[in-house]
Amino acid sequence: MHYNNLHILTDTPSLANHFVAELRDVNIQHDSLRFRRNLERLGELLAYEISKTLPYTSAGVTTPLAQTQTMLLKAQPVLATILRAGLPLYNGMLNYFDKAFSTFVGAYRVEEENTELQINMEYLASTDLHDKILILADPMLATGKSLVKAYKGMLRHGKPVQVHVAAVIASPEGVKYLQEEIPEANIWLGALDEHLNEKSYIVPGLGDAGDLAFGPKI
Ligand SMILES: O=P(O)(O)OC[C@H]1O[C@H](OP(=O)(O)OP(=O)(O)O)[C@H](O)[C@@H]1O
Ligand SMILES: O=c1cc[nH]c(=O)[nH]1
Repeated sequence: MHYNNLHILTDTPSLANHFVAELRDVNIQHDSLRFRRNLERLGELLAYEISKTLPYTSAGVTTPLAQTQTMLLKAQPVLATILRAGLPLYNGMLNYFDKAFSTFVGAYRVEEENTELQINMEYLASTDLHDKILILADPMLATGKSLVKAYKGMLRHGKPVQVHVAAVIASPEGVKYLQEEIPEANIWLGALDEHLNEKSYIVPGLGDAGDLAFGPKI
């Protein structure tokens, strides 16, 4: 399948493959500190990859020895994430885009037998998004419904000039839905997996990212 505007870290050999493999591995993923840190490390790598495509301007720097020129971001992006599982990935992005303002969305999937998956969105706190470069980070892009609902809610706070979606693991179904609903989005992934199962979990995936990072929800 061919997608536009899609970048996948694990398509080339790099340390990103180690971090994604540790997130997936049943013998490692239950170490929740390591799980969160691997999400954070992938947030850092994805932020760095996105940073290569942003607009820069030339600026002077004074060292103790001389003046020199460098390239600095023209404008800070806004970082947005979806609670809970988005937090460690967002943190990694904020480590790199350390002057960015943030937007938070509280949303969760309601999984009930024999009914279509619903997304409950109960919280949205946003900075001004008008004309901003928006980076929306969520580790799992499964059906894509959480991301699309969160993005549409955010539009009440202004229309971004550029949109990037960053996820650690995505399904082809989620990428397709995202591209239909937010065709302007540039999509940055750790890995693109095979399919969704009957409970809308990504296969092979890693299981439930929120539970692995923060404990089972009751
Ligand atoms: O693409 P979708 O089908 O919408 O699924 C993806 C969503 O599922 C996970 O959150 P979840 O609803 O499990 O909530 P949690 O982070 O609070 O555990 C994940 O962090 C995404 O937000
Ligand atoms: O596979 C999936 C799908 C949604 N949320 C997760 O945490 N994992």
